[in-house]
Amino acid sequence: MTGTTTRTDTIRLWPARAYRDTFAPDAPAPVEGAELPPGWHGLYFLPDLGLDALRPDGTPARDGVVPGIDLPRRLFAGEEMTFHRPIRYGDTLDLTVSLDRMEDKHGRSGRLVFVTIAKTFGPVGDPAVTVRQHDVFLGPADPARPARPQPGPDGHAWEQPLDLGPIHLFRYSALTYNSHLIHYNDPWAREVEGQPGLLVHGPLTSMLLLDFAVRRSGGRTPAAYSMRAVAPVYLGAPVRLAGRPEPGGARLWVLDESGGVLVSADVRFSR
Ligand SMILES: C/C(=C\C(=O)SCCNC(=O)CCNC(=O)[C@H](O)C(C)(C)COP(=O)(O)OP(=O)(O)OC[C@H]1O[C@@H](n2cnc3c(N)ncnc32)[C@H](O)[C@@H]1OP(=O)(O)O)C(=O)O
Repeated sequence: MTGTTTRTDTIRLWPARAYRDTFAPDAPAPVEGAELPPGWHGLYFLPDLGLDALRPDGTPARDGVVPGIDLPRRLFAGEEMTFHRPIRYGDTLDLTVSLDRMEDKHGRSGRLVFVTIAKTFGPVGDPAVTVRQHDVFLGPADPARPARPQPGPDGHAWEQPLDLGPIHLFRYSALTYNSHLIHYNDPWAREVEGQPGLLVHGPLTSMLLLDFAVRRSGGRTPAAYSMRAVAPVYLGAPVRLAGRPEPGGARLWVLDESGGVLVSADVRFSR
């Protein structure tokens, strides 16, 4: 069954504190009333599904929004965020979630069903943040046809290695109550999903890229952000965050060892 779900949560200090301790030690320490850093809303409104509502891969089978899709694999494909006003620690907000669209495509990996999920954080008429999240459902894995990185950008000004280990992935799965096996069960990732190793969570890469852009641009405030997961970021692979300023914003990438694009993103600043 699909429809709209609404939940309420309070922006408590602990999830942001735990995320900062693990991934963003340079971010300001969370204090009541201060602004939640842009993009960190994903640490709240955690799913509350029982085991009987999960697919064999640990992703939701029934969340009241996305219909059951008869394809065995699911990946995060990207997202677009619009920041309307700050969220502050201590705020109590609603999250409204609905299915925006579904699209059947065909790619190198075979049949792809893209779903776009619309999320509104805050009152629907006066939201703080709106998000369009894209997930993709795929058929059985064909390890002979892996997703390909895109050609690298023609230059970047900022660069930083992205060194993530299994503890980072464990902590992000725990912080977001994400039970998807591709992030922590190596035999599942290899033998069932045909991947060469564990996958870094797309929403984590997205948060890290947005934090990177804000930091490198001297603390500017994002108005809009979009990212696309082009090819997986694998645990232990030598990858780097990269970016360059553009008028009013910045372009961002996660690059592999050869400079190919695994993730691309754009941010537009309001101030
Ligand atoms: C959280 C969470 C799960 C995760 O975090 S999973 C880890 C993060 N996500 C990924 O690693 C996904 C990385 N991307 C891929 O592996 C590939 O892009 C994908 C989705 C397998 C598609 O690759 P293909 O090679 O099969 O696709 P093509 O390049 O041939 O393109 C076919 C058409 O699809 C469109 N398309 C491809 N990728 C995307 C994308 N990321 N977003 C939107 N659209 C995409 C492409 O434009 C083509 O469309 P046309 O209209 O031109 O046909 C958790 O579970 O909770």
